[in-house]
Amino acid sequence: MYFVTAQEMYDTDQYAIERIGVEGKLLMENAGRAVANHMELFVSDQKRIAILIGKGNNGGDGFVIARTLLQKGYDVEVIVCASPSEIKGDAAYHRDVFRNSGFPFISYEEIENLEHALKEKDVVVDAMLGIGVKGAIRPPYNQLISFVNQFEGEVISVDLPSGVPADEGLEVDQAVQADRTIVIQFPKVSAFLEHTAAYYGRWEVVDIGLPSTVIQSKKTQKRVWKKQDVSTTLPTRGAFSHKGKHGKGLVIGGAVAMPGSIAMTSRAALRAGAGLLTVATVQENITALASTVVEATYTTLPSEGGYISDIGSVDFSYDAIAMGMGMGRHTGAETILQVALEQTQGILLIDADGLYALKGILSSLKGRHNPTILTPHPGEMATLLNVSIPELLHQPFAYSKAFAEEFQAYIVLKGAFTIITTPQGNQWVTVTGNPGMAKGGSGDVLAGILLAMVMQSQSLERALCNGTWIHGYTADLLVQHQHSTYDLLASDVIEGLAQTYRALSQ
Ligand SMILES: NC(=O)C1=CN([C@@H]2O[C@H](COP(=O)(O)OP(=O)(O)OC[C@H]3O[C@@H](n4cnc5c(N)ncnc54)[C@H](O)[C@@H]3O)[C@@H](O)[C@H]2O)[C@@H](O)CC1
Ligand SMILES: [K+]
Repeated sequence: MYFVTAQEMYDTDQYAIERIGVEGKLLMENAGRAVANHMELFVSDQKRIAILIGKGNNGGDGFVIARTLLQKGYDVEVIVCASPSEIKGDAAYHRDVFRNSGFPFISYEEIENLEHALKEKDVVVDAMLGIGVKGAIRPPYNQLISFVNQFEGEVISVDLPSGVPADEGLEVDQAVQADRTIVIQFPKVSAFLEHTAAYYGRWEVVDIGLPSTVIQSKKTQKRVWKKQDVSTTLPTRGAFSHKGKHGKGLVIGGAVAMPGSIAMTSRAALRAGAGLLTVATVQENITALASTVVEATYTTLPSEGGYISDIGSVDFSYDAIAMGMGMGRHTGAETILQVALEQTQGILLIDADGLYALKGILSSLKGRHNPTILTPHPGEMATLLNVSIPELLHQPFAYSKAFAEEFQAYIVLKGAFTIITTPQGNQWVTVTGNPGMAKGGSGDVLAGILLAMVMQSQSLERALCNGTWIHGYTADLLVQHQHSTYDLLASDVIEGLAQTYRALSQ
């Protein structure tokens, strides 16, 4: 499913109107009807509903929703948050159709105590501001938004919660806190940003028949990767497949004080489906690791001060290599990483301390002939970019895209919304996962799953999307059944992969 910026949404509307010949009024009719029909699924006709209508096209949708619900027998009061004469264009057309249908509306100014009037209702439908919102919220919307936020019944926003901008990189001045948002045709970028997503409450998309043509014609696209995408793209295993077919992978990492990270990465890679796995780490770790990850083979690396000191002896001819987990932040790390960047013949995934070491040699990424995957959490990504974490999280899509394009790397920016970006600038977001994963070791497990995924026969972007989705989904299944978000451990997720794979293959 595509998700879009405000401009992409306007371009799509424009295309439908000018090139296809569907009038704007008709789009609005379709939008309002789709929202009202969707509401019917979860709002009983016994509820008392107020619909707040703004003066733009979001308000126009509101008139259609109101008319549709009234025709279905719902108890609806329509409150216009502007002088009705300020309403223009398609929205004015639907104001008139509403009025000509014999339905009344009232201006907010005519209501003596709006806050009190809302208290009489069970549901408020917020059709005040949509993707057209700009800058600080002006009267009367600022006041109305605060009334809505004090309202104790259910708040349903149309397209997006009023006051929340569609795009990233923008501040929220004041916004409706919705319980539910019914999104028109395509989710907007702000549904996947830490500072705006919560305003939406739970959200669903309604289809109003707009084509994806405009979105597809853009140089790059943004999509949500969902369960159905995983089910239809996850490679199946043939009856005659053998271990070599499922990839020969290498994990390089670990320091004397940190054997756990590579243990988790390796176990995760094996559980996630890697055919053959080798672990290259310091001598001191091997005995302990060999008894934890019995299916792997080992390469002993020399150490100095507890850290890997040289990887010259490593055979780099693997399908994919994951490097950096538990490697430690030490002065020799940069040289070691440089060797890996130059020698790796297959895919190279860099995680954790490897990303820290990468900072000084970023330009080496550009010369690589084989794919490089970076899997930073926001702190690591912010360091690589020289920006603060809040700055990064304010516009994670733009930062990831610029970085991936400049350094020709695949970026997996981890978080509640994990963003996968290709060197060409295409982006996907996965929304599985829960706060139980905010623990040490989660990243190591993800690196292992991704290592396994990129070695299966699927495109790299699909492998990364499937891997991040599976990681989060497994944690979701675990907190629904055996665990809680308090006790869940990264290693539980490794064992939980079995459930996910079984669920996906049913
Ligand atoms: N043909 C179309 O363009 C369609 C539009 N649709 C709806 O139209 C919406 C977009 O419509 P518009 O572009 O008219 O924009 P909006 O309805 O989101 O808002 C524009 C109005 O809000 C006011 N406004 C903007 N920022 C403000 C602020 N900070 N404080 C107070 N007032 C502010 C503007 O003066 C303008 O009157 C979508 O979100 C969607 O709900 C749907 O009906 C589908 C078809
Ligand atoms: K709205």
